Amino acid sequence: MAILTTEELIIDIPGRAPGVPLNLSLQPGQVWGVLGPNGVGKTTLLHTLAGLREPRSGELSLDDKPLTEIRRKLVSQQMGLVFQDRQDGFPATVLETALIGRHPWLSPWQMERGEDLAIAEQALEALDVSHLRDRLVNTLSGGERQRVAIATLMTQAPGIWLLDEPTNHLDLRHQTSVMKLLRNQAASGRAVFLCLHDLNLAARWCDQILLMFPDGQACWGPARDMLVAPALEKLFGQRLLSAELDGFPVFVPG
Ligand SMILES: Nc1ncnc2c1ncn2[C@@H]1O[C@H](COP(=O)(O)OP(=O)(O)OP(=O)(O)O)[C@@H](O)[C@H]1O
Repeated sequence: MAILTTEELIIDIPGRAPGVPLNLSLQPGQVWGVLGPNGVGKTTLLHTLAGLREPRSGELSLDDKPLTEIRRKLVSQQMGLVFQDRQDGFPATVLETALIGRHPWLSPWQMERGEDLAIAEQALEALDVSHLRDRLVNTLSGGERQRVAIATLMTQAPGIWLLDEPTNHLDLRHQTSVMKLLRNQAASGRAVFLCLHDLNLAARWCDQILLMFPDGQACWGPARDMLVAPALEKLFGQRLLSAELDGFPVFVPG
């Protein structure tokens, strides 16, 4: 599986001072959680990693090759992104939407094959939306749409999964099953990098954490070192109470 690295990366947020350059390496098997207050640049970072936005400076590489020198089709075989906001511009069913994930693997105008259909059906099953397969996506609830978006990424089957707040709109059971699925994907050799606002989901399911501060400071490392109340209180400007449950830290507002 491919490794995505950033070298001295500064994301481009208009009017913002450069802050700390990011030197990250997304390794197979890792689940990264990106935490920071609203507007700090988490989505901008995700889009920059995906090659959808120019960085202000620094380099991005996939397996040591500059991202900009790799054909987009090859990039999309190796890296996929679940957006925070989706516009379902044209009417498509849940199954048709998931099958869009196979496009990087097909030649232009090639129809999806039986194996593509099987991959999509398996992903719909894994995200608990197979009963909705013939429904138009624009008729789904927020949580159902979120699960279809993750199923589409699963159908794409890249080595690097980028997800912008993938547990948004999900009820507790589906939050847990999505986080478990992401962990399982990492266990099978993928790298997962997600933004989220829930400290307790991050503490339970992420092994690497990137903290992004409003003044441009950033720090990253193993979750057990990053997820400590003083750092998180500074990050969010919110007093926290913490305890350990089942071997993981939990945080509640103080
Ligand atoms: N096209 C743009 N022009 C000007 N400012 C922008 C543009 N796009 C984003 N920004 C600003 O860049 C900053 C970072 O936005 P971004 O969406 O990356 O934050 P975020 O950390 O993902 O926030 P949230 O937690 O609210 O999703 C914000 O202040 C936003 O207003």
